[in-house]
Amino acid sequence: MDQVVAQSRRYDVVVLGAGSGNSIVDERFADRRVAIVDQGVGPRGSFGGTCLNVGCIPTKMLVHSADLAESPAHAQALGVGLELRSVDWPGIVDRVFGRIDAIADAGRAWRVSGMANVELLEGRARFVGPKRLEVATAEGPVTLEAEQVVVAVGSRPVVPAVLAEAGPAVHTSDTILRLPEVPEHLVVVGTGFVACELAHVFGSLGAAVTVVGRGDRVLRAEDDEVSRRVTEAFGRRFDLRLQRKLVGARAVRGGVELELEGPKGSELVAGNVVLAAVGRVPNADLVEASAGGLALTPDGRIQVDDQQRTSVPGVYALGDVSSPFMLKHVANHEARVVQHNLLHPDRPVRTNHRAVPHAVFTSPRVAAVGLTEREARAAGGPVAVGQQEYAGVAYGWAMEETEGFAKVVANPETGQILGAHVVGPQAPQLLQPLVQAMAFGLDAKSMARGQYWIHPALSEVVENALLALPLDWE
Ligand SMILES: Cc1cc2nc3c(=O)[nH]c(=O)nc-3n(C[C@H](O)[C@H](O)[C@H](O)COP(=O)(O)OP(=O)(O)OC[C@H]3O[C@@H](n4cnc5c(N)ncnc54)[C@H](O)[C@@H]3O)c2cc1C
Ligand SMILES: NC(=O)c1ccc[n+]([C@@H]2O[C@H](COP(=O)([O-])OP(=O)(O)OC[C@H]3O[C@@H](n4cnc5c(N)ncnc54)[C@H](O)[C@@H]3O)[C@@H](O)[C@H]2O)c1
Repeated sequence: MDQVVAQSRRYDVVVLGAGSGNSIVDERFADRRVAIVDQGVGPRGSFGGTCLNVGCIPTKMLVHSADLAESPAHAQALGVGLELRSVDWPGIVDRVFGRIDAIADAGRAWRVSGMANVELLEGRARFVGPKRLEVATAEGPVTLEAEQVVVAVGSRPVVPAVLAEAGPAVHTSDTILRLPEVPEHLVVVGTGFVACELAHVFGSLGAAVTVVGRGDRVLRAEDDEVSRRVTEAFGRRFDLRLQRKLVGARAVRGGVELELEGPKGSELVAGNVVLAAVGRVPNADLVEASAGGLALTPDGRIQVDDQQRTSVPGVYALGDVSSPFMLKHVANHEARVVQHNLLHPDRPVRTNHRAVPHAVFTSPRVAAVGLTEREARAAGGPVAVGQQEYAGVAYGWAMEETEGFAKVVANPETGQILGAHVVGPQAPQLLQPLVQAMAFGLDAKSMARGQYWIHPALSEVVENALLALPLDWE
């Protein structure tokens, strides 16, 4: 039998992970020998990371179809009779992945042959010492050494132990997006980002959806009022099983049966498909970061400073493997910081994690930045709150919108905006000016009174939430 001899190769820069890490290496690295290492994501082992292949992009393409499918329900109140005639799920999946797979494949092809100084190694990497790695490629193990290493290996979905042995109908976000058909009955375990977005997708496209949560509301990390409104809306759309503990699961004919324990005792719920949406863990363990000497945070992320440096000089980390945010816009920002600091070590830049917004693309939409009202009050300083319902502004009337609102949390003494929360149509777009105000230190009074607000646009919700703050408006 042939003996596999590990080859050792030296590089100037090794980037682990071709999600956000892939964007770092451009023509400015032409004078360095670079390796990019990636093990692929999703059912095809695709190139390009989570966001492109199994995250932000496919889910939002599906959300757009879901929004259209949901629109007849809203149109009725406006005197327009729409009818949902059909949902061509295979056609939707083809549209989504026809575009995405082509982009992933082209990205891989560029990395294979686009730059003479860059090599793509495909397989799982693990540290075997400081700045020393082994990659399990199809051709056998390859050992790498590098002056500089960027760890951008992301995170992976958690499957609760109780679901792990319950058969092939249990999915995560990595696999559910390419189901052959919309399940008749989908059970979603979890009430966070992924759960709320995919309950909306499959619910709008024809599945009966059960959402199982441990707490008494969905999206519990949001502002209390936001979480309450979305919970009420979900209660009208889905079979909501809250305050339930998942204690058992078994494969049954046609799907999975779950055993739940809740306030009224034990109950069974069966679905054709179960989505495990209970969070993601950083891949620091898979890459054996500790063997590389990298210090970890108590929750298992690679520890970085505000220049994205790890505890080992010359090793940087970014994105889900090190960030508490697990958001693509944060990973992108951190990748730009690492890129700059690799290119210009003499004048490093720092990461800016102030005013990091997020949006949950469910129905109703949610977007938020900064502190919740509860967090602001717990911080102990003076707190003022301004809130405006969509139903109270002209475009909200036009839409007959009854559940949406915007809330601004501010310091009443300085007018400084501490947090902002929007639920309802166009929430991410409505929030963005508030993110800008927080990022650039614009106070609530100047923001409200120092500019024109287009009348009668939906943005008047934000203007009025600011004006509702109990500030001295004279
Ligand atoms: C369903 C879903 C929807 C989302 N929607 C949004 C959204 O709307 N907006 C938003 O901001 N964020 C969203 N996110 C989060 C976003 O996708 C992530 O924050 C972002 O993709 C993280 O980027 P990254 O570069 O850190 O990791 P990734 O993009 O995951 O890249 C890591 C890469 O490393 C590779 N890898 C892992 N371990 C190894 C190893 N040991 N050796 C070699 N390679 C390895 C992986 O194959 C992968 O290609 C979503 C996530 C999910 C799951
Ligand atoms: N629009 C976006 O920006 C977007 C969309 C999807 C995902 N993401 C990112 O991906 C991350 C992961 O998303 P996620 O929804 O998987 O995680 P999450 O942290 O948002 O939600 C996890 C949910 O699972 C619940 N949970 C945890 N353990 C459980 C258990 N044993 N049984 C039942 N419920 C349990 C939690 O209470 C919570 O409701 C998010 O934190 C976010 O950063 C972002």
